[in-house]
Amino acid sequence: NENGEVDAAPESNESEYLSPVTVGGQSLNLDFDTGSADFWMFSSSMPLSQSQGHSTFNASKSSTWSVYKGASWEISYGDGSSASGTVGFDTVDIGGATVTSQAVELATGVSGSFTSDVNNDGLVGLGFSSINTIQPQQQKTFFENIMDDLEQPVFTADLEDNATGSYNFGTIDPSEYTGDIHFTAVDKSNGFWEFASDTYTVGGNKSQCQTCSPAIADTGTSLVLVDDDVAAAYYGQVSSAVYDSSQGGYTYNCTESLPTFGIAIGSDYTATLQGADITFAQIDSQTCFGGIQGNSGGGIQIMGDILLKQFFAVFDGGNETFGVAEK
Ligand SMILES: O=C(Cc1ccccc1)Nn1cnc2ccccc21
Repeated sequence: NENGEVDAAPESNESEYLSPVTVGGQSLNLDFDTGSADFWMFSSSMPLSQSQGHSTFNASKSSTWSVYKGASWEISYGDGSSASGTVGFDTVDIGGATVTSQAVELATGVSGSFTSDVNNDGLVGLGFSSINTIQPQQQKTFFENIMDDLEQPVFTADLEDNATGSYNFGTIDPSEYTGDIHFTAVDKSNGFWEFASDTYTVGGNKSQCQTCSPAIADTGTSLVLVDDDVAAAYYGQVSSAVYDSSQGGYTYNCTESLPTFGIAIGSDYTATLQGADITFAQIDSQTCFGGIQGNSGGGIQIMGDILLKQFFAVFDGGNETFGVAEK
């Protein structure tokens, strides 16, 4: 089988987790992203002003590279960032799991937030290829390409708080979690690992959300973005909390102890965050920015790293389910 395991190292402010990937013999640090389906890298064919500080992939130095003639890609993410470029095929090795002809997208242009995030050399999209942006023909993700060669058609994410975690392809390592894995059915029709999430708890009190948008498990998003009424209900229980439009979200006094927050993972499990694990950043001597924020009516709830790093997450491409376990 083709199983593979790689580290997931948290960036300085835990805004993302980076893993070593070898493409055509060249190694780069990429952000594994279950919220998108494009595999792209900074490349030697970018203006230096944009690739400064990054490792770049140089196709002319790969003996296994082949160009996808006439193909292109262009992606924009929910936070407004974007990237675009050209396409080819090469051998991709992630912790020993190898795909010999993976569609690999070379950036010829990226938006400022990618340029300034110097530790991040690109993304490995682990969503579903129905949202891959390659034209004229969408291409499969690394996981879709390797799934049938794995011992089990799964990958797992063990993201850690201020420590290196791991991604595993092909096995569910029992040493990485405790108790049961609570699975729920995934609806892949929007290209995401999407599931129903109709209830939440604040300080242990259960409520039904009014809009109850479906949720996605998104390792590429730092925060937990919930329906706006849910965010308002949570921060309504935090006495110093205000919505600060200049910061783009709810802030509060860092000394305040926060209530727990639970969110339904399907219909029979609630993933609960402790108050101490909810702050995302300190923005000045007294003020903190919450890791739970509203989705501005976006119509999906995004379970990002703030939540995922407190659990062991299983993405099952065989059963099309998503599961979490305590650890
Ligand atoms: O796009 C999103 C979701 C999002 C974030 C912030 C506001 C609204 C929606 N995350 N994401 C998933 N992969 C990403 C890659 C780069 C940037 C953001 C990325």
